Amino acid sequence: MSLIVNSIDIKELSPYPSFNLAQQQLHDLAPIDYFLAKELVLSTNFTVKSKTSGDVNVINKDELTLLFHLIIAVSHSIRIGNSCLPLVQVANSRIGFYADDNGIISHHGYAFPSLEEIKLLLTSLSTNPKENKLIILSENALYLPRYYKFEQELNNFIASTKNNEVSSSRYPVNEIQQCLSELFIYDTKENVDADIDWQKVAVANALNKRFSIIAGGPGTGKTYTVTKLLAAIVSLNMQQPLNISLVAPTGKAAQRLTESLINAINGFEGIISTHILEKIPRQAQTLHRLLGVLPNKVNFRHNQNNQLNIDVLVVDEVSMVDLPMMVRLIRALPSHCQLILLGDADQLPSVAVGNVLADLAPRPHKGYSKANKDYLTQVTQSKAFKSYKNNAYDHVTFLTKSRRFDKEGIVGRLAEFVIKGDASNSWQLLERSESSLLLSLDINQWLPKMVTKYYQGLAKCQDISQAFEMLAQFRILCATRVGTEGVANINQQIEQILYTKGNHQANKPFYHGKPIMITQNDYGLGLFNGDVGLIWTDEKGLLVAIFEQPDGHYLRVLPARLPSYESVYAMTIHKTQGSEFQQLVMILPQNKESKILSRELLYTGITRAKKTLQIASAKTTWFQGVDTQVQRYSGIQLKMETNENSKY
Ligand SMILES: Nc1ncnc2c1ncn2[C@@H]1O[C@H](COP(=O)(O)OP(=O)(O)OP(=O)(O)O)[C@@H](O)[C@H]1O
Repeated sequence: MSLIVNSIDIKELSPYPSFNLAQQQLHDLAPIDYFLAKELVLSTNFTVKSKTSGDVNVINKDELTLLFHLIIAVSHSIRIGNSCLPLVQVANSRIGFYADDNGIISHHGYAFPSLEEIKLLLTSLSTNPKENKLIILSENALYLPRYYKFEQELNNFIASTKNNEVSSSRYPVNEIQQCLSELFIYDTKENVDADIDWQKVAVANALNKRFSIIAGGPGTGKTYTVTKLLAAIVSLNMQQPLNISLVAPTGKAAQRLTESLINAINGFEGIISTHILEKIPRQAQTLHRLLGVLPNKVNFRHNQNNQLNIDVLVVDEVSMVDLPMMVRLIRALPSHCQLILLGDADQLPSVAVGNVLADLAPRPHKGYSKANKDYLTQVTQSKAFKSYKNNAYDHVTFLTKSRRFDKEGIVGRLAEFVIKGDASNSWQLLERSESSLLLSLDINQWLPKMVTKYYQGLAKCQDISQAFEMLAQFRILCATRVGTEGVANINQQIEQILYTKGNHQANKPFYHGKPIMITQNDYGLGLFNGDVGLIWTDEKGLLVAIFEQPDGHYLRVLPARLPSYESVYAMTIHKTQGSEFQQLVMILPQNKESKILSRELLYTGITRAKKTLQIASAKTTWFQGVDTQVQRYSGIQLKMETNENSKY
C-alpha cells in the first residue's frame, strides 16, 4: 500500500530535525550548508511516499535524505569557489566522516550511493534547467540556479561573440595586415629568428574579434601588447573616435595598469605616430567605478538596461574577477563593444565563485580553428599555428616570454618550477642559491633587522609620496591570516619591534607612518577592500589616512571615518594580487594541516617580487604547497567546446 503523506511530513522525515543533530553526524558541517538544505527541501512541494508508489512529485525518505546531503554538498562546493558540484565528486563517497589518530570515530558522515542512483533521483525530480527547481542538473554537475544562470549567461555571451567573427572580420584583412607590419618592425635581432611573435599574434587575434584574451605570466608584455593593439584599433578607426576604457579589479591593479600603460605609450613615441598615441587613454579605473556602484547593493548602475557608452574595454588582472562580477560586466556592455581580457591564468583564482580566466583560457592552448589559423597566417606571416577541431579557443593568445624575469634569474626559475609542480627542483633552488633565499623558521632571527631596514624609515619620510615609494619597496607575505605565521601575528610583532626601537606611537591604533589596508568596501568614501594607505600627519598636525588613487591623486580620510582596516606591514598572498614589490619575504605556515597552500598561492606570491625574494618555510610545507593544485569546478570549458555556435 502506498503511503502518501502531505508536505508537512517532510519536516519530520528530513534526516536531521536540528543543526545540532546534523553536526553530530557530519564533521565540519557549516550552518549555512545545513540551513540551505533545510530551506530548499522544506520549500518544495514534494510529498513523501513508500518505494512502491508511482505518483509524480513524491519522494521517499531515503531519497529525501540523499537530496538533503546533495544540497549540503553543492552548497559547500560553491562556498569553496566552485560554481557547481560534479556528481562524480560525491558518488560512492562519504562526506562528513571523522576518526581521530587512534581510529576512534566521532562522526559517521553520510555515504552517497552510486552515480546512477544519484542521477536517477535527480532526473525524477525534474532538475533539468528548463523546469528549474531548487537545484539544477546539467552535464552531470549539480548547480544552485543562481550560479547556473551566471554560467549560462557567460557561455551565451562567448557563443554570441563567435558568430561569423572570422568570416566577417571587424576590419578588412589587408588593412589589418598593413597595420601589423607598421606596428611590428623587427629592426633588432630579437624576433627575426623566432617562429612566431606571439605579441603580434595577440594583436592580430584580437583585431578581428569582439572578445579576446591575452594571457601570460608577469612581464610577458600584456600591457605592452595591448597598447599596440589599442594603437591598431585607433588607427583602423581614424574616421570615428572611439570610447576606450581600461579597468582592473582593484585600485592598486588599476594604478599599476595606468603606470605600465604610460610607460608603454612613452616608449612608443617616435615609433607610433603621435596622433594615434594621444587617442589611447592613459588612465585606468576600477571595475566597480566603471560599472557605477550603488550603495549597499550588489548590482551596478550600469547593467543590461543601462549599458555603458563604450566601444572598447580592456580588463586587466582578470584572474581576480569572479563569475558573478564577470557576468555583471558583460551585461553592461553594448553589443558592439570589443572586450579584451588580460591576465595570468596561473595565479590564484578569484576569492569568490569561479575561475573565469582559467576556464576561458585553459593551458596549454589547444589550438585554432582552420578559419582562424588561415587568418592569422595571412596577417602575421607566421605559420605553424596549432589546429583545433572548432573555434572554442580562437579568442585566446598566450604570451610566454617574460621580459621581467630573466630565464636564468632565481625568481623566474622558481616561479616556473612551482607552477609546473616540480617541488624538488624548486626546493633545491631555494636551498642551493648563493643569495640565501631560505630564511630561518625562527622569525626572531631576521624580522627585527628587516623592520629596521625597510619599515623604520616610513615615519621619517619627508613627504607622503616618498613614504608610499618606500612602502612599495618591501612587503612580507603570509599564506594565512591567523596562526603564528599569519598576518595578524606578524603585524603585531612588527609594531612591537617598531615600539621597542623608539617609535613610541607604534602601540596606538593610529600613528604617523602606519601603513593600513582597508578590509571592507565603503562606496561612500570610495574606499575598497584591499586599498592600501598610510596614516600621516597633515599640515595642521592632524593624523589623516591617505590613499593613492589610480590617477595619482591622494584621497584623504579622517581615521575616525575609516571602514574596517588592518596594519599592512605583512599581508596575505591573496591580497597582493595586482601588486608588486621590489623585495619580498614570504612566510609559510608550519601547521601541517593548513589547507590553504597550493602551487597557485606560491606562484602568486613569488611573482609579486620585482627583484629579490626570501622565503621562510619548512621543506614539508613547501612540498605540500607545490604538490597541491587549485581545482575549481565549472561547466564553462565543457560548454564552450560543445556550443553549437562554435562548430566550424
Ligand atoms: N616586445 C617587446 N620589446 C621590448 N620590450 C618589451 C616587449 N614586450 C614587453 N616589453 C617590456 O617588458 C616589460 C614588461 O611588459 P608589460 O608590463 O607589458 O608586461 P605585463 O605582462 O603586462 O606584466 P604584468 O603581468 O606584471 O602586468 C615592460 O618594461 C615592457 O616595456
